[in-house]
Amino acid sequence: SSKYVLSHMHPMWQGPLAVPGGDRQSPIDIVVRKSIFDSELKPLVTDYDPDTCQQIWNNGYSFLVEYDDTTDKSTLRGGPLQDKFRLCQFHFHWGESNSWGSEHTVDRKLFPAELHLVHWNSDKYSLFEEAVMEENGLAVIGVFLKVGKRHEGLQKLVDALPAIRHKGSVVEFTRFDPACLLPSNIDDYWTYHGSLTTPPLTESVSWIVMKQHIEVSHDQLAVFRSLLFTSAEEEVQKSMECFKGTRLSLGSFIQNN
Ligand SMILES: CC(C)NC[C@H](O)COc1ccc(S(N)(=O)=O)cc1
Ligand SMILES: [Zn+2]
Repeated sequence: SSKYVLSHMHPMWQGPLAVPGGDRQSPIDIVVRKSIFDSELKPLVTDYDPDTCQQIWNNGYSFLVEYDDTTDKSTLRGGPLQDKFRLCQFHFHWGESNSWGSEHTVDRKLFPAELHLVHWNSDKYSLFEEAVMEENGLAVIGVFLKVGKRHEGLQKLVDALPAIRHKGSVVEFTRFDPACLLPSNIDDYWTYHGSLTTPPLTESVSWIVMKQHIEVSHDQLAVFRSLLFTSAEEEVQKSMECFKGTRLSLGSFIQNN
């Protein structure tokens, strides 16, 4: 099993952790020829309980599937990790076309989308919000998506998206096993110390990026893109804007006759 570590050996500086301009910001370009095999890395062990799946919501930037992380029922350990990490949510990043969307790149290659499974260190901390500020607080598994055959496991999720079309909407979502979204060989990965890719951008993430991608169909990805990142009331405002314009011109038409 070929496990690679990225050698970003910057001199460790004692600066504050959450400096967005810091020296371990994610995402990065994974330069394959610069990755180093590390035989010390252990097999990655995921142990997810589908019963901890709770809800799916549109946060205005992506959609998140959230898990009950009040117990150690859905966990990640092994690989580069010394502790046990609890799954709290997974989400995707995608683009408006198949030519872009992923956050990480591999030798500058972009993928149409990227899945992030977010875990926090439950051996050391008691809440995600606490772990997010700590050096070894989080572990995120990244999986690249490519357009190809339909992903049967993803379809249950795709079918739930129309119900959360607008920013801020949330619906109950249960019994979803995120392991179905992982590639067949999860021991083929690159790992490096980085940060959250969106605010608060804290440098608290052990990244584990899968070398193997998963395939989803064009239609499934099109449903991702059908999500709106404006709220329902913003939608009404926008439609009123163009209507308001019409009323003004209509008024002037009446005056001129
Ligand atoms: C600090 C807490 C309260 N809020 C943080 C907020 O949820 C953002 O969490 C996250 C979680 C994961 C990621 S990524 N794309 O790097 O996997 C980015 C932001
Ligand atoms: Zn993400």
